Amino acid sequence: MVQDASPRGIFVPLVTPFTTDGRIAVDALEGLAHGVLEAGADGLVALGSTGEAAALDTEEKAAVIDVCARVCRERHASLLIGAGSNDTRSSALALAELKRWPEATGALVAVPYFTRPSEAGVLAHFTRLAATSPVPLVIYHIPYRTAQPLGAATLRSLATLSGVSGVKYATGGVDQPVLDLLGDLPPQFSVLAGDDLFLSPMLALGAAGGILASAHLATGRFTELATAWRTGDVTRARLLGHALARLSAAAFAEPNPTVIKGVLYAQGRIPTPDVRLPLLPARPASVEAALSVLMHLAVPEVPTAERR
Ligand SMILES: O=C(O)C1=N[C@H](C(=O)O)C[C@H](O)C1
Repeated sequence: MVQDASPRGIFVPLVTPFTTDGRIAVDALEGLAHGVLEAGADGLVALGSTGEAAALDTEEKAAVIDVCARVCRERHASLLIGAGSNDTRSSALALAELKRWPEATGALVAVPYFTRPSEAGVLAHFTRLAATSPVPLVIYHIPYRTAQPLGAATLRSLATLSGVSGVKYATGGVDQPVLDLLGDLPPQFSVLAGDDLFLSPMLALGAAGGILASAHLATGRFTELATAWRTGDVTRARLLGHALARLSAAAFAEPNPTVIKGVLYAQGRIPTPDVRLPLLPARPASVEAALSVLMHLAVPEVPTAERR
């Protein structure tokens, strides 16, 4: 089994395209997977929230992972697989299943939602999962979806657990706990930006990359942004960061992944823009607005002498 020490770079959490009769459009999924990796993405996420994992049955989930695993194997790319729930015992069983895919470099596991355990309970949950998971865990911290805040001390305890390789950080901004973590990163641990809009500031502060639905679009620009911050090309990074933030804002004008599916459909990359209930398709105006931002995504070259 491939096991990254810690995930780095730009990961695209693939949408799940559907056919006109509501089945998974496997060929389109495979095309998307190849396309974003070809365009420079470092890895894929199968079964993220962007992939509408909550609306897929067990067989469909396996089909999605099969496609992503095959493409990642062929292209030597990293593969994170979304797994787990708000119950520790069934999350451990779901993680154990990932043995079936030796291509998996990690599992993306959300902080237990809805139950609202104490922070100590969250730590106990991940301690148990990390002890038995066949792959390293990337903790998905998204309190506006889970209703479970985590303070700096708990985050640090989670980051130092053996078997935890990173956090997808999506708290809706750059806050004190993530500054604390990035200011003194535990070894073999990555912070990945999970809010598309805050990718650039997070990279500037030392995030190792991001898991970003909007990187389906202009994928190469997202990887360019990560490279620019990593290599200290600050002027270029700022320009790219602002341009891509405009794209992300347009892509998230309605619940994810509805606008992105609308854009991918308009680009002819998926056979329908369909999403499963309770999601509703994005309004045409939102899709057109995102297409327009994408079309005008001009990032001027800055002469070397003017770079600061
Ligand atoms: O599926 C994911 O992983 C992502 N989900 C977030 C969300 O839907 O809130 C957005 C992020 O870009 C990636």
